Amino acid sequence: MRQPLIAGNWKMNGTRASAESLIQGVLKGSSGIAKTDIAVCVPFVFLELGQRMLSGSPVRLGAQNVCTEASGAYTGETSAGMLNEFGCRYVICGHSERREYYGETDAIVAKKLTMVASAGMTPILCVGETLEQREQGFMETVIASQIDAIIGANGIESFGQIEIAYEPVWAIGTGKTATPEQAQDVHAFIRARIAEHDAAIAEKVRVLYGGSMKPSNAAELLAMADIDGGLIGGASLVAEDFLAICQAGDAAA
Ligand SMILES: O=C[C@H](O)COP(=O)(O)O
Repeated sequence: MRQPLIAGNWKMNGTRASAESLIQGVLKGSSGIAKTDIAVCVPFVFLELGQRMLSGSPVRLGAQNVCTEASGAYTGETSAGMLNEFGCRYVICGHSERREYYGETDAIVAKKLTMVASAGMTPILCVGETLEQREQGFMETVIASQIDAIIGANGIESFGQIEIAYEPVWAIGTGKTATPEQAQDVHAFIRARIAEHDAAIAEKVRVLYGGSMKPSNAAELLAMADIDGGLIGGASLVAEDFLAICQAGDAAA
């Protein structure tokens, strides 16, 4: 049994004041969560706040992106070493919004995973298909190629140090959620793909679901055998909703 992980991805939302009150709210409710790992992946500018407020608590801090390089003349970028220094435990890599709006390829994502892992943090590798790809019957091809690219570049052992998030692009921020069965099928497919290389790693790796997960659908998604948690966008911006999803994680654990 894999311990669930519920990670909030705040994306580019919030003000200093709202970030502070959201962290406070999550902290307050987190004492009631016993069997689920909890993380909040905040915008870079709120990392210092997160580090200070979350220190000594069970809620872990995460970032949403990282540079492919360790240091140097890369204007506007943030290195894995910097994120580590600010207390990050997790870094989201290859989110579909980064792939779509900032041209992140599998090769770039593979480099980011390496940087994060070598700095001692845990990458959350996002994979997922668009609606068009699903409707044309390419869902498995797309997911397999995203997973295979990382195995090819970083080796199967790298999956021993990462979390995976399956995020169907058509379900992100749309209110349209994959059914528990649709999500379970893809999660099982991802695990099987990894198992072709290493059964022990496949058994251990956590595969989170992301895409309009909310209090009303979290329990049924998290009840599925291969769904080990969630990467939560919109619902992570409201402490009560995020905590309700964490409670569903506890119930499923
Ligand atoms: O990283 C989180 C996902 O993109 C899901 O976002 P959402 O929960 O707003 O659909």
